[in-house]
Amino acid sequence: MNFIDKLNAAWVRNDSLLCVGLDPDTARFPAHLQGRPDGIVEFCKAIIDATADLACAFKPQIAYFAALGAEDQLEAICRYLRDKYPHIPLVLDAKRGDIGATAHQYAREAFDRYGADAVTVNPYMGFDSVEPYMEWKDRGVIVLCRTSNAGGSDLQFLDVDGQPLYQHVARLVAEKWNKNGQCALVVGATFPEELAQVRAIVGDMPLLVPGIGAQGGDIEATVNSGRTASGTGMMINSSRAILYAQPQAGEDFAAAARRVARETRDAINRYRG
Ligand SMILES: O=C(O)c1cc(=O)[nH]c(=O)n1[C@@H]1O[C@H](COP(=O)(O)O)[C@@H](O)[C@H]1O
Repeated sequence: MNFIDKLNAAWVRNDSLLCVGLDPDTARFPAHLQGRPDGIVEFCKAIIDATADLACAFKPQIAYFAALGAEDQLEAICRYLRDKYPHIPLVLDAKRGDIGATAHQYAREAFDRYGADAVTVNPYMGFDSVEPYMEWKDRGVIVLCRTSNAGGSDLQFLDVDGQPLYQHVARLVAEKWNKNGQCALVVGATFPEELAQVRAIVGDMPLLVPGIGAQGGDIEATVNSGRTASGTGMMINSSRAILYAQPQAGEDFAAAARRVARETRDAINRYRG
C-alpha cells in the first residue's frame, strides 16, 4: 500500500487526524529512563503503544537521534513501528535538501535504512533536489511550504509576481512536481489564513500541519482552514505537548501522554464536520 492510501486508511481506522511527533529530548525523560543506553527506544515505544489507536501518523524527528549518535535507536523504533503498527504511516522528519546525487543518498537513508513511508524535504534548491525521492513511488514526499515558525515569513512571505513565495511553492508542487500523486505539503497550524490559502490551491493534497500544542496553534481555526470536503486531508502534529504531558510524571508518563493525545484527537474531531 502506498503512503497516500495508508494515510487515508489510518484517518478512517483511528478516526483521527492527529500525528504524534516523536521528538525525544532525554533531558525531559522520566527519572527511570535517564541515562539508560536504550532509554530513547523505551521512551518512544511506550509513547507509541499508548497512542497508536489515536494517531493517523507517527513522525520521528531525526535531529533528536543524530545529535546523540543514536541512529541505531531510531532504526529500532522505525522497525518497531513497521512490525507492530504497519497500518500507521511513519513520517521521517528530516527536512532534507541538496543536489540530486546527494538527495539520492538522503532518500536511501529515509526509505531504505529507516523504512519511512514519507519524508519531509526542503524545496529551496528546486525540483532536481526533490525528484530523487520520487523514485520511491510508493513513498510520500512532504515539501515545506508555509512553516510554523515566525521566521518562516522571512523568505516564504516574499512577494513574487504579486504572490507570496509559499503560494508559488504550493502551486508548483500541486501542478508540476506531483507527477506520481505522492506529494504533501507542510503548513503550520500557527497560520490558519495561509493554511486556507494553501488548501484552496492544492485541492485534496494531504497537509502535514505542525504547530498545535507547544507552539500554541488554535485547533478550531486549523481544522476549519485545512480540512477537505470529506473532513480529512491533514496530519496535525503535536510533539512536546504529548510527549511531556505531565512534567513530573514517573513511570506513568505514557498514560499522561495518552490522555493528552486523546483530548487532542477529540478536539480536532469536534471541528471536522
Ligand atoms: O516539518 C515539520 O514537522 C515541522 C515543520 C514546521 O513548519 N514546524 C515544525 O514545528 N515542524 C516540526 O514539528 C514538530 C513540532 O513539535 P512541537 O512544537 O513540540 O509540537 C517538531 O519536530 C518540528 O521540527
